[in-house]
Amino acid sequence: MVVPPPPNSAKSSSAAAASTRIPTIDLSSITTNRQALSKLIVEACEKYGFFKLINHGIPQDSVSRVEEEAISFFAMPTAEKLATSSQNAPPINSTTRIGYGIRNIGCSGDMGEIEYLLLSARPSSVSQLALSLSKNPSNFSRVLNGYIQEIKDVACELLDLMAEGLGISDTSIFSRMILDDHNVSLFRINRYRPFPDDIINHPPPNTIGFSEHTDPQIFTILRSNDVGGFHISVNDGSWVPVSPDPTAYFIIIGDLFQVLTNGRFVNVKHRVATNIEPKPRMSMAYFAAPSLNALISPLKEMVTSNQPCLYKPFTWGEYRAHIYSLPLASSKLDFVKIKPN
Ligand SMILES: O=C(O)CCC(=O)C(=O)O
Ligand SMILES: [Fe+2]
Repeated sequence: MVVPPPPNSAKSSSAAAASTRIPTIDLSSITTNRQALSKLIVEACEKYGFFKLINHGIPQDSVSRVEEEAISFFAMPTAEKLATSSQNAPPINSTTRIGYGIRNIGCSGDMGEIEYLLLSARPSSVSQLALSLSKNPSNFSRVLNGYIQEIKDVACELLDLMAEGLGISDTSIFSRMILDDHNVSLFRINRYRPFPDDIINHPPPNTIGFSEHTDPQIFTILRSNDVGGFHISVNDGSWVPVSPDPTAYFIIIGDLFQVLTNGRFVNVKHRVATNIEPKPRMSMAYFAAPSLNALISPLKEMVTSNQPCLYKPFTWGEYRAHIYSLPLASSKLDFVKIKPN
């Protein structure tokens, strides 16, 4: 069954009402109603750049095993965690490295009440890093690589459905990007630290875990434990809290998808506030990305006389190098927008 979003009621300030506006896609109807499902997914990506995915087929056991590895990693003393991120870890740019990080969430001084483990989604890279991260590296890499493969399979299924729903003749055009041997997809585990006991009852309002941003990749598949704090920005500019659901995934459209679809899919702004619960929020995000030399431009089917081409062509490598020098909240796509004469 597919649960369509209720009509977009005028600006509602009620968190509960706002939360119900988030479209829910039930992947179990893929065999019985593929076409209708693909249309609903496209509608959600056009309207919100975001949807909740249920009945995705990823076993809860796989998720729990990753969570256990993450919990034991984060339980280590900070000095030990910092020591795992040697200067030899592969840099993504001048300030972000694969491995453990704390508070620093950008290259322009963005800070948050967060610690994280950033991994390349490549199995050989996970296995290599496991040697410094875990006392049982073979178990760590088996658990992480197994889970990342399951997420990647769902990602490919969704990308094909999106291409179908958009009416693109080459329906594997998006999934091939992330299946490319040189794709630079990432997997990140975020832990938002709870407040110390003495201030837990009076936390500073809207303390930021992860400040507002769009994800630069194609899309992100996010899952969290049962602790809230995640918000998305909707078209009218208001922030909508997303109720946590550890059994579901949340799909976040990124900058590249907005370009590939010539603006039909929207790159949704999101953020995490950590001002509510004593338990830490823990989330896991798979960032689906192509290879660095992939040429990104609006697909020809997406460019029409009514919707002229909005973006110049660029490679993912060029875009990634550019945006990592910008503050997290900046409008990164301005860099590639075609300016009207
Ligand atoms: O931790 C979350 O819930 C969201 C994190 C996020 O937006 C990110 O890692 O890009
Ligand atoms: Fe994000």
